[in-house]
Amino acid sequence: MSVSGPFILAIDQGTTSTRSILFDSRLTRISASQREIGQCYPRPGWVEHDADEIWTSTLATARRAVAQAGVLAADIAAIGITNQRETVVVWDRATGAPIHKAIVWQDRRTASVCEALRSGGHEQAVRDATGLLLDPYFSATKIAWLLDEVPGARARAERGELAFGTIDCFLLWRLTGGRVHATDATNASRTLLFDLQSGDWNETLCDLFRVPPSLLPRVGGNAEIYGTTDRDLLGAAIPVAGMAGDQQAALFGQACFYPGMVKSTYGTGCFAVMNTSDTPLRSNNRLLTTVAYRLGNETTFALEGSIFIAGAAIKWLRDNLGIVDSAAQSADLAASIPDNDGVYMVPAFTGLGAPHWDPHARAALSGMTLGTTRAHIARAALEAVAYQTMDLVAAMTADGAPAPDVMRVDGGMAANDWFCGFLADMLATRVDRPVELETTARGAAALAGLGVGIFPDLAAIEAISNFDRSFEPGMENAEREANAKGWQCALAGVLNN
Ligand SMILES: Nc1ncnc2c1ncn2[C@@H]1O[C@H](COP(=O)(O)OP(=O)(O)O)[C@@H](O)[C@H]1O
Ligand SMILES: O=P(O)(O)OC[C@H](O)CO
Repeated sequence: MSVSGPFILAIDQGTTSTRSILFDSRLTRISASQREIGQCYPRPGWVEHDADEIWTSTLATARRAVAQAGVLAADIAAIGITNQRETVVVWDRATGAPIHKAIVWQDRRTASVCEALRSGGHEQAVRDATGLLLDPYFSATKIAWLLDEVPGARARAERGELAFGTIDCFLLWRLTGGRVHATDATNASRTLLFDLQSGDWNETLCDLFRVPPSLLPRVGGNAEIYGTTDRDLLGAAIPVAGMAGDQQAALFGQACFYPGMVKSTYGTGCFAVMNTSDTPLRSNNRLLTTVAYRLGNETTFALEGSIFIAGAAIKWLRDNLGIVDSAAQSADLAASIPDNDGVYMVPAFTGLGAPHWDPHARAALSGMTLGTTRAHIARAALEAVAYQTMDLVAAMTADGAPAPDVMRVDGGMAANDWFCGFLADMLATRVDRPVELETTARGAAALAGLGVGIFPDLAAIEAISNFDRSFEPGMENAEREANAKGWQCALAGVLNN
């Protein structure tokens, strides 16, 4: 079948890999290329990436996706960038060279700085301004660490010689040959330096976190032309017309355009994000208030719950325990037993994220007997991801958000039918799965298409959303309640607070 343009190239730079996916103007995938990136763990709790490798993997996958499709670069109307969020790169404005490895969102090296700020009574003011918590997950304390620890960096920053960016911003800089230093509002809203009300950087926060404003990029919207790529890179000067953090891009790719619509993405971790309209909904239950998307001068906000381990628990079953040959096999094992027989896993392998935020919690398997088999363990791992999603949705509704009538799922683990069915049962809510599980890339392509006018409005994007399957809840209330009770007991066993 021959395909015709215009095309949109989505670059999805994630924690473990870089993907480039070419879409047509109906957001159907034409070609894709993926490359793993190296993970560097220099000390316990530290996680780094090589920013130059991130760049070369981006260029290589973009070129391969275009070549595979056999299309002309000139027929690519726009590029959309989406990325692992919070990860920090600081580079020299003159040479474009990073001054250090990128410090990844998972990195906990600044935990003591966050604790000191909390003890100093700063948490409420930070929360009010940014919608976030004082946690090393976010960018600001990582930037300060680089300025303090890389010799000469703070003085160079004060002289205006250095630039900071999250991965979107760094890739934009490289794609435009160092001509554009900008980020978008969703990525900015994850730094602890961005003020949700003013929609721009906040100088008081820059002072508190000791980040000189001269480092910071311009903050733009999610669908606008930021610049064009250097002609030599991909064979044409292509506008970069969409940028968004990966979870916000997935929300957009799932067409969650109305208040109360919610998606959860199941990759390495799980991120549930609910559209909460044009007013930020402040959480009393340790969820994050964040920018969903900014289109022109209009900002839509979201409530987000982040779970650090989802598909990673299944990967652990495969790689560390060897009890499944493939992630997909977990579904057959789970279905092979009638119930969990009281076996629960709390996958707190890297502490617990929302709504607990307990960095010291450790993973546990509980309730085992001599009758426990690998099927129970596999089932416990899948169930745990559904229970955690249930806790996030409960926190959202406790914050005043409407109880969702549908949960839209995506990411690698959403391919698991047994998991999707169990999730519907535990949420007592229909679960919809789209045809394109890479909704992050789809969202970036949709934003870029909006940025160059391929899509006149959100309705045009909504009209081409395709769902593969719906999962209806079927579990009796008593069974749901017994499962939830068993989970709460298992959870209580690992929490420290
Ligand atoms: N059929 C499946 N059942 C359960 N988990 C799965 C399945 N397929 C993939 N996964 C899990 O999903 C994750 C990969 O999803 P992906 O969206 O590519 O993640 P990421 O973008 O975070 O790297 C892996 O952790 C893998 O264990
Ligand atoms: O790269 P992912 O898909 O694991 O997503 C990472 C998140 O953006 C971190 O906040």
